[in-house]
Amino acid sequence: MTTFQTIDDIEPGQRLLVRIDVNAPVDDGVVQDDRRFARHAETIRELLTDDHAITLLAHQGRPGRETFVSLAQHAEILADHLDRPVDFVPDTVGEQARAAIEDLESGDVLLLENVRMCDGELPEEEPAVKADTDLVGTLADEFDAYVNDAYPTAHRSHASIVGFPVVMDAYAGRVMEQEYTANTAVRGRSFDGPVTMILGGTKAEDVIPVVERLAEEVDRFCLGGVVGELFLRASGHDLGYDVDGTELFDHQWADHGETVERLLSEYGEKIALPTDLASEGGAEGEGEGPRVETPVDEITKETSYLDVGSETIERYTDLVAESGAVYVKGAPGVFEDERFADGTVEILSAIADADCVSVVGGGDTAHAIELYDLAADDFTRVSIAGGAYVRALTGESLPGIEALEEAAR
Ligand SMILES: Nc1ncnc2c1ncn2[C@@H]1O[C@H](COP(=O)(O)OP(=O)(O)OP(=O)(O)O)[C@@H](O)[C@H]1O
Ligand SMILES: O=C(O)[C@H](O)COP(=O)(O)O
Repeated sequence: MTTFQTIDDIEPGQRLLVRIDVNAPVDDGVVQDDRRFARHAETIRELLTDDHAITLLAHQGRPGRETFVSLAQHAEILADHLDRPVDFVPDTVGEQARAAIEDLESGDVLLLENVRMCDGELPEEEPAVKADTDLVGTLADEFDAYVNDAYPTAHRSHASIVGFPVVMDAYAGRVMEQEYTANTAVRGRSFDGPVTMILGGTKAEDVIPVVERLAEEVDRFCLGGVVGELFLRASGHDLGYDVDGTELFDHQWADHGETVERLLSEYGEKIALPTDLASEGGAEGEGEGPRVETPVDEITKETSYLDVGSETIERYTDLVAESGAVYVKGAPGVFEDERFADGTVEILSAIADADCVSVVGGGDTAHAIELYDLAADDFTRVSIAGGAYVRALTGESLPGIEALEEAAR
């Protein structure tokens, strides 16, 4: 039973503003198709059967990052999934966008430009403040109703997520409804065997609070990725520092280092850390060097480590094999590069083979399942969300859901 309205409650033939999340991996400027497109295409297809005119609003990356690109390619990928045209306009809230919206007829689909290019979208603020932005004020007038299908962004109090429901009728799309229901249901379940959580990836702010919030439910946390290195730094290893111009470690350490140290001292017996890591070997300037593995005790600050090593993989996969449930958030290594995919692929394969409840979350992590031809059906659930998924697991409320609930009241 949901406490918000869904697309089942919308009268046919409306002009809809539909917020989706097709924030995808970008490789050398090329946007990669992933599960998010396929899932949102299902919602759009369903809405089209009710003769709505659909305008899609979405984001990609964040200002300053390489992944912060236009949504022109996203429109093409969506069109492939839908097998029908998806128009794109390189404008979100200006005259060009408004003219394109006004031209829309029932059965048309239009994608607006990256909403994070608009002032007012990003800072996280209260819904009333976001409702007062030019973005919300201008676009709300063009539509009969707002649909939020962007579950992976439901944990952000951004204008396109929490602002529209303040000023117009608001409904959850199918992805929002299904992900919310399924991820919330995992919480509080009991399992036949220990509960293991694999935590990795780059977003420390998403992962670090999970250790404390789920310390009761989870028997052991197996860490990898950038987050694993930050915990190794806290345990006194010469690791988890930015090298070669990376901007992944030092600022996250400045923000979360003390918390990591505290978590390690309070929950250390539940936390498994890598004992070896992989990096790129070969002399500088030689091009792509081979994978080289080093025990963490012999590691120095000057090298970038990009995957967990074989000994760590064996320990983690053994723990997975004896688990009653395994949750995953974030990849243990840079799986996009085949040399550093062993940790991610072997651990995901062990989970797929294990006789346990398994939930994999994280947009990038879910992408690894497709990239390495693992079968999504071998997992109990593959969530397309990262931050929103872990917050649902830990019982934290999601501003995007609260906004829909408030609109329903
Ligand atoms: N040691 C490492 N150094 C740098 N990047 C790493 C390392 N280990 C993993 N990664 C990267 O982490 C990324 C996944 O991180 P992210 O925190 O975005 O996880 P996610 O939960 O899958 O996605 P999201 O939260 O965005 O939905 C992968 O693309 C991978 O390349
Ligand atoms: O990929 C995600 O996790 C969502 O699209 C949210 O993106 P963000 O972490 O940049 O807010």
